[in-house]
Amino acid sequence: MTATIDIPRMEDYNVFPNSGFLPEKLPLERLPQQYYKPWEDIATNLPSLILTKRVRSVIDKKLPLLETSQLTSEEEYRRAYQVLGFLAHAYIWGTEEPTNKLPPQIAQPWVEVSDHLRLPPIATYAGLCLWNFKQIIPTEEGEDIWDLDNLTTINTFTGSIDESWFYLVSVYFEHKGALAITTGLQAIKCAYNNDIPGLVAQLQQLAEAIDALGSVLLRMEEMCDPHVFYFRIRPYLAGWKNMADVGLDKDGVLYGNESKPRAYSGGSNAQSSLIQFLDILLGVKHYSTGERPLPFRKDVPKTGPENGFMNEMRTYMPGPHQDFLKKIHEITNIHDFVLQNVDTHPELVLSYDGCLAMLKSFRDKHIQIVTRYVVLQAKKTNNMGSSTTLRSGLARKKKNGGEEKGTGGTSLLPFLKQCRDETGDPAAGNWGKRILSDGVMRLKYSKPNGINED
Ligand code: HEM
Ligand SMILES: N[C@@H](CC(=O)c1ccccc1NC=O)C(=O)O
Repeated sequence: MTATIDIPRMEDYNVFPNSGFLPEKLPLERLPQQYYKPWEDIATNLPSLILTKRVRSVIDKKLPLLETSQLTSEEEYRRAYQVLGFLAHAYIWGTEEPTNKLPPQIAQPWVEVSDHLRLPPIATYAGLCLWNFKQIIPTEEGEDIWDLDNLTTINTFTGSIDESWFYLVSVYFEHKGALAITTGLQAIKCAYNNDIPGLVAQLQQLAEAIDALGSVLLRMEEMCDPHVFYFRIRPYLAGWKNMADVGLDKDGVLYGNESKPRAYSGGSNAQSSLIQFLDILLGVKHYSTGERPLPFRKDVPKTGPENGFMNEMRTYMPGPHQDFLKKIHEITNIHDFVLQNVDTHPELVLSYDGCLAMLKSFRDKHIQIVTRYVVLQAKKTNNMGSSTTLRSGLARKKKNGGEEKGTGGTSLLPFLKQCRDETGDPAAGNWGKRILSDGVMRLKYSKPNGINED
């Protein structure tokens, strides 16, 4: 196959060779205008205001309604979005009883900055992780700003090291992911140029880059304690969709003077563009939970309804990153190219399948983390009587024995396990060209146990 292809310039989509989906420069730590001091002051003091259970009353009584017209750059819009996200989630979840109404001082400017950034007005992965880090000691001109040991977070709800670490692991992950993006783009180019040795080399490098992401994930345990995470941090990350179990109105939250409530999912790493980039690049498809088609089973349909949650989470990514994923979806050719060469180039099959194996192993490690940080902690709530621990939001005992949910609102383990299993499905090692009974050469799928089907 030789076809011309315009590999997108990643910078046009706010994606960078050194930092991937993180911004190219350090995010703004504070809005410079004196006018926005009331937002910044509350954000800075958020942990103390939450601890003393005054956050809601201070916002109600002291926070003026500010215009967004004084914001002058993308960096300032991002900072405003992020600050208001911290304020809003502290306001809703920051006391024992959640409230169903956001005051206009938060709601109005938040909706405006969110519209500008093409993000929903909720604390997303972008506000909590991508734009929420700063240097501990400022580097001199010319020094590397990406020394990860020199980074910390700008804002947290709790002021804890565990919470900072929780977000920073994702910052490290996105930074490491930059190599996977540049390599993935090169791989697409090689496939268009019919350059098989080049493609094999890129896929081998990509498999290593994905493997490195799995190691980053496991660093969560170094500084983020599962109990602190589940009982102290996670309650603030929840959104207001499907949260009736934990005390919110089933229709969500009223934003200021609007007449209809809004329901959004909370912050989740499912909103990271990096893993979705890898899925799209390699041709991994996700289906609704419980509806995964199995290519080797005659009795099961070969396609199924796409996973609505994964698609919806794309709308929780910054606008230019959504556009980038859409573009990659349009141009990616790797899976088809590998299948076309399946019988003649075993090294190609091996390198492509290696990438899938690494991505699957990443999802396996993730399930281990989720088991330790959510599933096992949730079991403890049943044994806890009333205690002084703040138990609002997702750390509450569920009404009517409701099931444990992800901050994105998914039924977490079935969803995550299916995502993991689907990652192996496009593996090329299962495919080969066969002559069928009608004499036509077709691609056939053979499950390792010998069940064949075209
Ligand atoms: C204590 C740490 C973590 C917990 C408890 C956790 C939990 C979850 C849960 C429950 C979901 C399902 C979606 C939802 O309802 O929110 C999810 C999705 C996801 N998480 Fe995590 N997560 C953690 C850390 C991470 C980290 C550090 C990464 C990446 C470095 C990550 C990557 C993902 C991805 C990519 C998804 C989307 C599903 C998929 O593509 O397989 N998670 N996570
Ligand atoms: N979905 C996770 C939360 C999560 O993964 C997350 C939420 C906000 C910001 C970053 C996240 N992941 C980071 O490591 C949960 O259900 O606890």
